[in-house]
Amino acid sequence: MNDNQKSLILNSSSQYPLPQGVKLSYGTAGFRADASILESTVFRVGILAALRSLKTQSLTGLMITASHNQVNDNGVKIADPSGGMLTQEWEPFADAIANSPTPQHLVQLIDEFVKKENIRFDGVRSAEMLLGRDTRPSGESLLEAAKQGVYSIVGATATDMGILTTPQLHWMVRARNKGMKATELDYFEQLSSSFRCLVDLTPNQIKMNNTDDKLVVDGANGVGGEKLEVLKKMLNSMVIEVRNSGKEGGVLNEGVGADYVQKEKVVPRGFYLKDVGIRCASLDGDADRLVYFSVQSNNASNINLVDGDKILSLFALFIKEQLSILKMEGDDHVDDNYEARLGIVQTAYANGASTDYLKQLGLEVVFAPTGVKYLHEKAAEYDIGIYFEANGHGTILFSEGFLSWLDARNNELSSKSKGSEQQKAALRLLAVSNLINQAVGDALSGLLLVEAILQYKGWSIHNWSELYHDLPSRQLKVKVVDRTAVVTANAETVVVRPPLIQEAINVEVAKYPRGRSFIRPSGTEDVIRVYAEASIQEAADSLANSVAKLADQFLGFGNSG
Ligand SMILES: CC(=O)N[C@H]1[C@@H](OP(=O)(O)O)O[C@H](CO)[C@@H](O)[C@@H]1O
Ligand SMILES: [Mg+2]
Repeated sequence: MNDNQKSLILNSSSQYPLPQGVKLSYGTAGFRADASILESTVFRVGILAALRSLKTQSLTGLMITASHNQVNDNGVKIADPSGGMLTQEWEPFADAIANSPTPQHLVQLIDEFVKKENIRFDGVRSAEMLLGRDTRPSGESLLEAAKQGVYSIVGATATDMGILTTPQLHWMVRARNKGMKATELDYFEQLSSSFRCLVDLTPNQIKMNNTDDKLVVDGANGVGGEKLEVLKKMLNSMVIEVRNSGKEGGVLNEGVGADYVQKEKVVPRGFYLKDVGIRCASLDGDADRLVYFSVQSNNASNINLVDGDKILSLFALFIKEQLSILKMEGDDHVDDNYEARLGIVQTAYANGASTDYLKQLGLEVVFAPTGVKYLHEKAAEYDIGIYFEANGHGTILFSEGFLSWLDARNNELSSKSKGSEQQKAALRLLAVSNLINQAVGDALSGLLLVEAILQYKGWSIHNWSELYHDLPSRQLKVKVVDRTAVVTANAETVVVRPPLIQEAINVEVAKYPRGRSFIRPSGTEDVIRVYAEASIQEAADSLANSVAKLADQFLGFGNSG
C-alpha cells in the first residue's frame, strides 16, 4: 500500500475507535453484538469487503443484520463473489482487524495482509460492493460506517441496495458476478416466473382437487414479511396472508419468527385456535430460515412443527422423483444419459427419523458440522446437493455440468417428444434451479418451492408432515469455563477433548432405546450445546439432563476452582 492509501485508512479509522473491552469473533454467521458497540466493527468489515473485491477482481457484498437476535443487536457479514459466505481462509483476518486496538495497528495489519495475499492496488480494477441491511433501526448508521470503511480503499465504490433480506443480497452478488440481471425486481421476477412455470407443470387431475390453498406466513416483524407482500402480488395462483409483517407495531423477533417457533415449538404471536388446519409458515428476522407449522386443535399454543429436516425431505423426494421420470425409456433413445449424483447434507441436529427416512429412499446422506458454510461446501460436491439445518436454513445446489446437460436434454426432448413426461421432468428441474436461491438458504424462494411441490403432489401440510414422525428431542445449553476446551470430530458427533467425557456420554446414551446425544461448543453464544433424542420425550429429556450434568462436571465452574 502506498502512503496515500495508508493515511486514508489512518484518518477514517480514527473516526471509528474500538470501544473499550470489546472482543469479537467472525463466528458462524459474521460479527454479532449489541448494536451500540458495532460501528468500528462494521467500518472495518467495509474495508475487508473492499479488499476481498480487489483480491478476487469481482463484486462482493456486505449485509448488516443480526437475523433472529433481539432488535437491539445487530451484525455484519460478507457475501463472497460466489454469493456464498466469506471464504473461511479470511476469517482470522476478519477477527484480527475487528479487534485491532488502534488506527496505527489497524493500518499495519492491513498492510501485512495485503502483502501476504498479494492484493494489487494498481487501479486496473477498483473494488466494488453491494450493501444491504435488514429493518433494524440501528442499520442506517451502521450502513454509513460500512460505507466509510469501503471508501477508505482508494477507488472503491459501494452501492446501497437499501433494506433487503440477507438472501436477496447474496443472490444479487452471485447474479452480478455471473453477468446476469441482478436488481431486486429481477430477483422477484425470477422467483415468480419459475414458480409459475413449476405450477403450470402440475398434473391436471391434481390441480382440480386442490382446495386447501391458503397459506399464512409469520414474517417475524422483519424484512421477510415486507418482501413477501411484494412477491405475492406477482403470484396470481396463490392466496398468501402475511402476519407479523412489522407494520402492525410488533417487535422484531419477539415471540415471533422461525427461530422462536422451531426452538419453543409454540405458535408465534398473531396465530390462534381459529387457524387450526391452516398451512402456516414462519420466516426468521432476515428471511434466510423457513419452517412450517400447523396449530393443534387441542391447545392453541401447541404446534405441529414441520422443520428444516422435513423441508429437506420434501425437496429430496421431489428431485429424486423427477430424476427417475427423466431416466424413463421414452420415444427416443438416449446414449448419454447423465448419472446425476444427488447428495443430501445434514448436521448432527437433524432428527434421526429424517435421516432414516432419507436413507430408506435410497439417498446418499452425509453430515457436516453446524453452520451453513460447511453444509454448502459439502453440497457443492454433488450434481444436485440439497442441504438443510433443522432450524430451516438450507437450499439446493446444481452443478454447472448437470445444468448444461439438462438444458441440452430438454432441447432434444422438446424437438423429439414435446410435452412428454420426460420433458416435463426436465422443465421442472430447470425451474427448480431458477427458483431456489443457489447462493444461500432463502426463506422466500424455499417457501415457493415447498408450495409448488405440495400443489404438484396434491398434499396438505398434514400429508407432508406424515412423511415420518420426528423422534422426541431436547436441546439444552450449559455455561462452562472455556467452551473452546471442547474439541469434536465426525461432524461434531463425538468429543475428542477433554478425554473421557465421550466414554461417559456413551454410557448414558446406551441406557435409552434409540438414544443419541452429543455436545458441541456454540459458534454464536458462549455456551456448550447439548442435544439428545430418544424414543419418548421423557427419555430424551432425561438423557439431555444427564449429558448436561457431565458437561458441567468435566467443564463447568465447579471443576475450575
Ligand atoms: C443448534 C443451532 O440451531 N445452531 C445454530 C446457531 O449456531 P451455534 O453454533 O449452535 O450457536 O446459529 C447458526 C447461525 O445462525 C446456525 O447456523 C446454527 O444452526
Ligand atoms: Mg437468519
